[in-house]
Amino acid sequence: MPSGVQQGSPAAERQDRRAGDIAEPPGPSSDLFVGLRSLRDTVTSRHHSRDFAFAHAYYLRSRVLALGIIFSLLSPLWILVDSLVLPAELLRYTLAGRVVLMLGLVGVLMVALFSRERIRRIRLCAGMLLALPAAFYVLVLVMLPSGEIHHLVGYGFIPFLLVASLSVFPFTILESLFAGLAMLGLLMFSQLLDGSWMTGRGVEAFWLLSSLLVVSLAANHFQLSLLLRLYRQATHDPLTGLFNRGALEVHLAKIQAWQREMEGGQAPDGVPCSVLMIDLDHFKQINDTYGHSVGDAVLRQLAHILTGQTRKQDCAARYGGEEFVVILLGSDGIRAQEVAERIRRAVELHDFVDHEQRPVSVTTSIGVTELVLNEPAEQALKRADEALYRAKHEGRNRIVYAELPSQA
Ligand SMILES: Nc1nc2c(ncn2[C@@H]2O[C@H](COP(=O)(O)OP(=O)(O)OP(=O)(O)O)[C@@H](O)[C@H]2O)c(=O)[nH]1
Repeated sequence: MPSGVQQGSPAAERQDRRAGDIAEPPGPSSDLFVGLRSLRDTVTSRHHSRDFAFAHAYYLRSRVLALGIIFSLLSPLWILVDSLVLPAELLRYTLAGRVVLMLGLVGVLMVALFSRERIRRIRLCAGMLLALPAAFYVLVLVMLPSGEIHHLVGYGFIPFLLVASLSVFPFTILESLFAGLAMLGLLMFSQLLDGSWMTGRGVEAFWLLSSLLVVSLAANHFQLSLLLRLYRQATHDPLTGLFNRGALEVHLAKIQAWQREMEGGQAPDGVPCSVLMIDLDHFKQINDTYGHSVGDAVLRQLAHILTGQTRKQDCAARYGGEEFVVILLGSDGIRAQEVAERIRRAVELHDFVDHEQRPVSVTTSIGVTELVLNEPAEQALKRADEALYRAKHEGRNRIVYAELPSQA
């Protein structure tokens, strides 16, 4: 049981119940709650995990590249339209702007192309993709001699095009709202210049753009919540709610890349990282004696103990049937053994019960090792697994530390 909670106390009971409920399919009555929670996740990115932020940036980047190419092609084509409809003496006002716009768009495309895992930079590229055409429009409006604005054909459509483009990106609602309000400001500015502000035509255009913005916000919400749901299904174990094996491997690769980055810089000796391989003892017997559903509840409660006993930067994953892995970032072998012992004791002391509330005795064996810099992650997992095997062999309900290759 997580530290600080008295066994048998109401708080402990609540916690156990919550553990039992983890990853239960939502009932029909909780639809509204699920909807509100998904709204919370799509309004801002504050509640997104770091791993989802990477997946999100990946999708955002693909949209930036696609829309960047479309805008870069449309922009020179528009020169043709301008040359057909604009008086020759006005062409120079738009031509220079178009060239700058095209160069800017190609620059954004290049930055996005070489920013595969840079979350902030990709967000900036997405923002620039919308800001550049808007800035071009402002520039043309400001530069054109007053009274000549009516010659611009199709330019008034730019804010509408940009607001519609918001729905292409998996932006959060706040991000899109911010961009949408900027486009409404742009429309207001153009209307003040062409004299349609507060006229029937102006109000109609304003209303249209606001409605389009609401539709784009709804599209953002559905796109992002679908992305979150698919990401969760692909990376999490449905029974325990923990990371699955595939997501663990991706996470380990990211930790190793980060460790390499830190080595010699902010952390000259490298950032330590440890691996715990955890397996329930005689779990088959629990299934056979109490039934599969009690076995499932034990697995869920073990997952709850693992998340309760580790920090936010650590990662707990279901590796296979009744085998779990915990990655302790920033913990060396000694610290990892302390955490492993805490988990072992927490499981031993936890009040697991069957359907009739009769106690079920559950213990774990844990293999502990450190992740050596530049070694393949599978090697560390294999070492932890061998230590776990030794723990089983030596009588179970214990932890065994696997020496590192250089220490052995
Ligand atoms: N209830 C439940 N059981 C599972 C699940 N996945 C695997 N198991 C069971 O876990 C048991 C694992 O049994 P064994 O590999 O023999 O291991 P054990 O009985 O724990 O024995 P030791 O590991 O040697 O202590 C099998 O009976 C599997 O059916 C699951 O999702 N739910």
